Amino acid sequence: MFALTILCPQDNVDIVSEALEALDALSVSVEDADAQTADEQALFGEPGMEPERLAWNRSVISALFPDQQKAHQAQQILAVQDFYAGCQLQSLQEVPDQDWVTLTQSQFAAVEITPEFWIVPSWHDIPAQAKVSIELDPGMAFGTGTHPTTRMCLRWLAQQNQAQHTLRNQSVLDYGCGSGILAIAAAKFGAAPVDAVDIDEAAIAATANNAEKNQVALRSGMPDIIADTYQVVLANILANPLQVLAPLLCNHVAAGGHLVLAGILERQADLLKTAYAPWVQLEVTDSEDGWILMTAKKA
Ligand SMILES: C[S@@+](CC[C@H](N)C(=O)[O-])C[C@H]1O[C@@H](n2cnc3c(N)ncnc32)[C@H](O)[C@@H]1O
Repeated sequence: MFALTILCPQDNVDIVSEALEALDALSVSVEDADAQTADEQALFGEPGMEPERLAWNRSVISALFPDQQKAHQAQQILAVQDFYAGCQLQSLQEVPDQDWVTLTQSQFAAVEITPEFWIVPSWHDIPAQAKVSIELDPGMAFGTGTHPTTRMCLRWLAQQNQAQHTLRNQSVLDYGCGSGILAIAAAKFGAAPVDAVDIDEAAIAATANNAEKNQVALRSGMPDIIADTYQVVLANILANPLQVLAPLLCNHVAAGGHLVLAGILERQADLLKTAYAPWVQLEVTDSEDGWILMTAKKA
């Protein structure tokens, strides 16, 4: 196969990508041209809202073609289009044949949360030192244990477990469950009952599937399945929805129970403290890569 790689300004990304597809590209992918540099931009919208911008300042578009001739033709046709203005050819080169399945699998290693607690893809052996592990493969729903926000929530659960198994028989709500990773971890640490809710059907299905694979009991569904109160409420979403959800989440924490929030950047700590102040006093209890974990115990 041959890969055609083009540096493209923000406004042209959609039309150039569509043109590449029309020119028989087998696949087209778009990445931030400034990734891993000081100019890297986060690109996500808060749930229910459009991102402020729908593309990075500069994107790298990579298109795969079955052979050199098709890739070369596509490049020549694109080069004379008016919408190609500002674009720049970066490379046109052969992609060596690979065992793509093995390559993809090798990119997802087992993730250590604590020395005794691991998230392990199905194609990996469980590390010898793991006393608790979750089997989880990358899929459509967020949460494989590789993101700092997920890891901090998992660490919090592991710490609770270490403190004399304080999760045993505690009710837990995972609000915004994604893959169900937090709910499954809580259940593995003995929590019960465990509810996992999301507004995304794919996440609800992934959670049920992952729970079955891990042989834990939990209930997954839309937020309307939520019970009255829980001893632990976890929500790893983003700062804006977490602000909006403050009354709902706090009202579902039992007296003496814990609220655990993630998806918050360091600079957003005060916003969240203020939003939750009528119910609980949030504190920053963990941080990783600019993300923070905020927790509170309800009086
Ligand atoms: C960052 S992922 C977290 C997944 C997982 N809990 C974890 O920690 O890795 C956030 C999840 O929250 C869900 N979500 C976003 N807004 C929500 C809302 N208002 N109510 C319920 N779920 C929501 C999204 O669909 C997504 O699956």
